Amino acid sequence: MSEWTSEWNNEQARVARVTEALHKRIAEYEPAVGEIKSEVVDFRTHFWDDVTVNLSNDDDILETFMSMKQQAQVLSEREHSHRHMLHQLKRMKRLLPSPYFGRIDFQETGTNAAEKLYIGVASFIADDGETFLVYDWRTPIASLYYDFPPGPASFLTPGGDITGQIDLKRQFVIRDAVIKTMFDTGMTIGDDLLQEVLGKGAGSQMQSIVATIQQEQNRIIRNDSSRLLVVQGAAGSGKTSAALQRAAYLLYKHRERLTAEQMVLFSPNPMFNSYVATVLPELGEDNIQQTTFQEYINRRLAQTFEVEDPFDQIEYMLTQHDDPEYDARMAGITFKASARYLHVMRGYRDMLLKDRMKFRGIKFRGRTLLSRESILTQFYHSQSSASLSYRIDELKEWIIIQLRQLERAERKAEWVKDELDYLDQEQYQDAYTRLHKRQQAKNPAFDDAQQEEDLLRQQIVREAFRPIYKKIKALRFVDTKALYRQLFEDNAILAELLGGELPDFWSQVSERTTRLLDEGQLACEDATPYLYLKELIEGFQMNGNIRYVLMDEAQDYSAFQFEFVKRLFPRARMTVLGDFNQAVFAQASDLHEHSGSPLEELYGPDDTAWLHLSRSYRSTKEIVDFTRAMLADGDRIIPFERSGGKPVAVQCNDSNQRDEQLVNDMKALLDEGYTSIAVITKSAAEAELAYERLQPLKNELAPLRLVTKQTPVFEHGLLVIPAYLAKGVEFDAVLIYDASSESYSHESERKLFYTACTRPMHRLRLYSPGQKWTSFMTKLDPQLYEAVRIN
Ligand SMILES: Nc1ncnc2c1ncn2[C@@H]1O[C@H](COP(=O)(O)OP(=O)(O)OP(=O)(O)O)[C@@H](O)[C@H]1O
Repeated sequence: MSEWTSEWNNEQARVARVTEALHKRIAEYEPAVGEIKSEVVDFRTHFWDDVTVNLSNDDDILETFMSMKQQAQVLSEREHSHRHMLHQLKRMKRLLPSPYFGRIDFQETGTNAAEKLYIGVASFIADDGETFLVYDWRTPIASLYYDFPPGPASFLTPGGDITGQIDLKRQFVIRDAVIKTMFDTGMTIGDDLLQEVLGKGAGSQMQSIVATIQQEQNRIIRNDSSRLLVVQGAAGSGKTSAALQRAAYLLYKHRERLTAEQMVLFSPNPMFNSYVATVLPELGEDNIQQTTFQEYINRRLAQTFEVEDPFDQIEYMLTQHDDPEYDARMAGITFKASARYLHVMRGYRDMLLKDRMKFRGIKFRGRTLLSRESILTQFYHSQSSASLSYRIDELKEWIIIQLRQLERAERKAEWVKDELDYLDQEQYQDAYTRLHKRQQAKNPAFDDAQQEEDLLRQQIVREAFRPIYKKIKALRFVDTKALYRQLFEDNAILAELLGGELPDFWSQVSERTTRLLDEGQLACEDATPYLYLKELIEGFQMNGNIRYVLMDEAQDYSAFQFEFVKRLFPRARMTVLGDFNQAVFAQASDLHEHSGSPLEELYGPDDTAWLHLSRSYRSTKEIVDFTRAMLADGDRIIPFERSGGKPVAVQCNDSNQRDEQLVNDMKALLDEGYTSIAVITKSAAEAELAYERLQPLKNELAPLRLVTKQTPVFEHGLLVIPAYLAKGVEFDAVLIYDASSESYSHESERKLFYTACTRPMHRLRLYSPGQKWTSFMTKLDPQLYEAVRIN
């Protein structure tokens, strides 16, 4: 028997021992968990049996209270141990099919033997209570596995650095307690396993990368020192994967005080949420909260405005180049997303402290109770140096006092008398009884008709004023819309705040903005600035419960949005991950480190860490070579050495031929065993058209689905999807529906085209329906793709 075979047998025997130990422990736990559960149920049912309820005197009340408290404590302890055991049980069951994926033999400096450490998705300790049969991948010692090849190594513990030597590094693939693959590696993480993982098909759900986390990814996952962590990483470099592993790591590291509900992930769209939803449960953690920025905007503003979403905005950008307002709108979007505009907004707030506030008068039954002028005079009456929101709050109190007086005076009004007369019998009787009861309790001799009428009047006016108080409390007397409008109406304000020149196309930008506001609409680029202004004035809404915020696809957030998220979660640490080369929305932010970056301004340079991911894992080397050549800084991207065919550029005579060819290619890809195939279009309009054209052709193929901004769940299969919705997700094969210069002719669309071409894992095919190829391709070295002409 060769040495390797004997090693393999030894390892297999260990897997069998650990599996048996797991089975044994599970067999012990299962009845115990069941027992505690029935104890808890029993305890709840008989909770009161052991509580002596006696409320006769103070001592008895105290005793009753103590006995209840004791019972509650016992119940809570049992519930806690039930939860804990259940959790353990689940972990052991998860370990069963594959108890670990790695081994390192580590000899700590100063000791004379190496310890064998086996790494898996959870820890498992032997019956002696101290020997780790498996170490959780998140334990400090397990970081050795990800960070070092064999040789000198160290890891950080709360007590300081521990140094030593890794003698052996071994990787396994274990399925159903049988070792399928096993190899020793001289590298950090052997590429063989990565080859195997990446060679498989794209699923409809993202997978955890726990067994093959790369060193540069591990730095992101375990960074817990900075308030803001910014990750700029190439397409397919594992940003989303690292973000989710990081969430699992933090949940483990801070398990005593951090729960999944205290973490939130901002995703680009709801479909993406479903795509990543299984990773944390696969790692044995509860899912963290997931949301989109738009969801928040809608919750706050949809009652006041018809708010445009980013998808409609991008549709405009991609399809309306002929609109005479196009250039002005694009200039407006860029300005409104800039740090410059953020500073304008803050300056505007300071300006409003002295001048130019806008209020709404308070009306009642068509009459003005408090005019906007009187509110304005009151507001500027005090020269307080307090914040704007504090002064608004003071003003609110003042308004309420005024209203109370006006309310009192209103009781004598003629309409109140009319209301009294129109009270129907039942209402009258009801009011009468209630008032009578109340009054008699205070004054047993109460029966005076005048007093009765006064009280009824009081009641009627109070009811009529109730909605006004409600609006005042909601600060509806502040005219935020007029304030936002004023910035675009009065050029002197912006000129003063910018200290000079107005932005490009300003007259068109301001005309468009005011027009839409007057029509009750809010353009996407105005939504966050508008909300920011509202909060600068009224005070910020905050969620202090959230401790970690993760923002994926972060290149598409504006300076405003980052600032906003920071304010919204004042106690949170932020992780921001993105790729500037995939910035498809106009408000994009650069995530590279540079001084003066709005991201650096968020928490300051000392509290901001910048990390880079340069190796790209998703696509074959041929696809990465093709895509990175489209970028100015493409040579910074390092493809993972996995081979496949070159991208194929298919030139057709016309659209009909293109559609036929595309359907034939889909069939061929399905025959090759690929199951996740996406036809990527430039816009939603084009996706709809493609879907209509392809649908009748594809007959015996699997169903073809059209993905729209409303699609809630990501499913694999055959899809037609606009490029900006394919952001963040991946497919086995991608077919670019129209890669001609007719479709992609503007430099501003380069990043969108790049994003679309970086979605496949294995195959990329591009089509032209009889036109010239887009210049994004013609400028590339023709060796990077295979050109095919259909006749
Ligand atoms: N260390 C790793 N081990 C195994 N697979 C990995 C690893 N890192 C990344 N991958 C795989 O590479 C693919 C891309 O990863 P992911 O989607 O996280 O990248 P991304 O940087 O967010 O991409 P993009 O910006 O293009 O959306 C996924 O299939 C992921 O499973």
